[in-house]
This record gives sequence, structure tokens and C-alpha cells, in this order.
Amino acid sequence: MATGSGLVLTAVVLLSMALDLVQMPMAYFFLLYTMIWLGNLCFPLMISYDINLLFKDPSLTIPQLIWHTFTNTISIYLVPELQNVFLMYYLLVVLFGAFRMQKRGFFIVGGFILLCYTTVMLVHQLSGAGAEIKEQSLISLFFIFMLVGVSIIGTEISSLRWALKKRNAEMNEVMKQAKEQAITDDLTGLYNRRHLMAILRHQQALAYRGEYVFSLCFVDLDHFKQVNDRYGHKAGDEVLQTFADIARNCVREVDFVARLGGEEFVLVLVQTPLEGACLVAERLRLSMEQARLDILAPGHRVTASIGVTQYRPKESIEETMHRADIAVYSAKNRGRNQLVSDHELEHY
Ligand SMILES: Nc1nc2c(ncn2[C@@H]2O[C@H](COP(=O)(O)OP(=O)(O)OP(=O)(O)O)[C@@H](O)[C@H]2O)c(=O)[nH]1
Repeated sequence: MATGSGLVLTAVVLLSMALDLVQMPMAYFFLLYTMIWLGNLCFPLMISYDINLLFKDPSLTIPQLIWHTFTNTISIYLVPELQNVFLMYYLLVVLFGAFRMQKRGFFIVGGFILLCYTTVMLVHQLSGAGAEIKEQSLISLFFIFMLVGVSIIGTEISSLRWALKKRNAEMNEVMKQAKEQAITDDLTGLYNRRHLMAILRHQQALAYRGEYVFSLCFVDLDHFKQVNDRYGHKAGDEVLQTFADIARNCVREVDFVARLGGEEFVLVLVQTPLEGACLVAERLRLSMEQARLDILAPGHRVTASIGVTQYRPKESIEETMHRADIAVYSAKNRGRNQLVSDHELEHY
């Protein structure tokens, strides 16, 4: 927009020359406007080469407005007859500030405009090129009034924009938190049952034809009721959180860990056949067995029973989960603190 406005300004000066409103040698015009355009083009170039990112305000609003104020002042100096047109351009410069500037910026740019305008008017008066002094004073007074008015409106628009931006950022943050809460379990930060089902449906869609494999590990902490009964519910919660951390560390970034509820958890191991899943499950079982739980009495270990199964093409998610459930049940029956894979189950 700034570059476009610069084009209009240059066109107005060129037109004034064509209409003989300004007597200026063509070479002088070219030299002056080449310099002005080198300045104008600096900004888009800086932005396209990311040099603007080195500055506190990467939009370079204040430097751009200062530069355009300066070039507009040169135009007034060259074509005093069209000063009223250029005065409007000053106001447009201030309005541009509404996109990014805050109060301080409006003071800087407004102050600079006043300085430039006063200087060029004085030069015109001294050289006799300006309007009659009464007429000029009236124009100047009205221009200052307009400049202050437009600056106030610009500040208002700008503060509305900043408030809106802040509100949007807050809304986005709240939405992000709400989305996260909808899919995670409050206590452990793991995925909740609802999201687990969504994950499994997605995995099922990938594995339905049989080229892609994934496995499930159902985990149930052993004798967890005793922990609650002996140390209290809060200690039980801490054990669940410790388990969640251990489980997260046992799987890869691409895998999923969810809490089904109570002391039951599920690991979804993507692109992993049964053998690989058994290795992960054993690593998890061992880590839990060796975990130091400072909140419990010395030597009190909390172990896990794990059922491992691989998704079989074309079966439903419920069938896979049922098989994993039977495997955990079997691990419990065999004495707990162990894993059972679906290979070891009869009829499955
Ligand atoms: N601290 C805590 N306890 C929970 C939570 N959810 C469920 N529990 C408790 O977990 C215990 C589960 O007990 P059971 O289902 O009998 O299982 P268990 O004692 O682990 O026995 P086995 O599974 O047979 O080894 C119950 O006492 C529940 O109250 C929770 O969020 N925090």
C-alpha cells in the first residue's frame, strides 16, 4: 500500500510537470525521484529478504511513514500550488499508522509531519513561493486540526486492533486448552478413553487391508487398591502419575498412551507387530517393577500386568480390545507382574 501511494505521489508530480505547474529540468526530476524510489523500494526488499526481522517492529511502520512524510514534503516543496493535495497525503500517512502503531508512534510520526510541514511552509514564505500569509495561516491551522483529529482516530482504531488481537490470542489459547482437555486425562495428562477410541479407529482404517500393522498393550496395575487403602488416595494418584511418566518414556514419539480409567492403561504401538510390542511391554513392566516410589514404604513396589495383542485385518476394534483384555486377565491369573501375548491364549 505504501509503495502504491508512492506511485500516485510520483504520478501527481509528473503530471504537474506535464501541465507546466512546476518548472524542473527532467534530469533533476529523474535524479530526485530515483533517490526517492530507491528509498521506497528498500522496504519491500528488506521484507522479502527477512532483514526486517532484525528490527523490534518487523513491519517497519514508523520508518516507512517517516520516509513517506519526507518524500511528500519534497513534493510540496517542488509543487507549492498543489500543497492541498499533498496535505491530504500527510493525513493518509497518519492513517496507515492505524495498522500497527501505538500512541508513541502517532506522536513520533505526527510530530515529524508537523516539523516537515512547518519547515517547507517557512521556506516557501521566505522564497515567496507560498500562498498569501493569511490564506496560508488558515490552511495551516485547519491542517493541524485535521492532523490531530486523524491521529486521535488512528490511535483509537489502532488500540481497537490491538485489543482485538489480544482477545483473539486469548480465545485461541482457551480453545487450545479446551481441545486438549477434551482429549486428555486430567490426572496423568495421557489421552483419555474417548480419544483412545478415535486413535484406534484411525489405526484400524490404516490396517484394515493388512499391509499396515499395529499392536495394543493393555496394562493393569497390580493390587492398586492396597496402595489407596494403605497410603491414601493422594499417594495412589502419585503412583498413577509415575506410571504415566514411565509409560511415556517406554514408547516412541509416534506411539500413543491412554488411560482407560482407574488403574488401567492402553499403549497403541503404531507400525509394530506382536513381537515388537512384547519387547515394549516387557520394558515397561521392568521399569515399573524397578521404579522407586518415594511416597510408599521402602521396598513397596507397584507392578503391572500386561496383555499384548496385534490388530488382525478386518476385525473390529472391540474384538482387538477384547483379546487384549483377556490377555491381561490371564496375566493376573498367572500371578501378576508379567505379560501375556495373544499367542499364548487358547481360542484366540
Ligand atoms: N488414587 C486413585 N485410585 C483410583 C483411581 N481410579 C481408580 N482407583 C482405585 O483403583 C483401585 C482398583 O482396584 P481393583 O480394581 O480392585 O484392582 P487392584 O487392586 O489393582 O487389583 P488387581 O487389578 O486384581 O491387581 C480401586 O481402589 C479404585 O478406587 C484414581 O484416579 N486415583
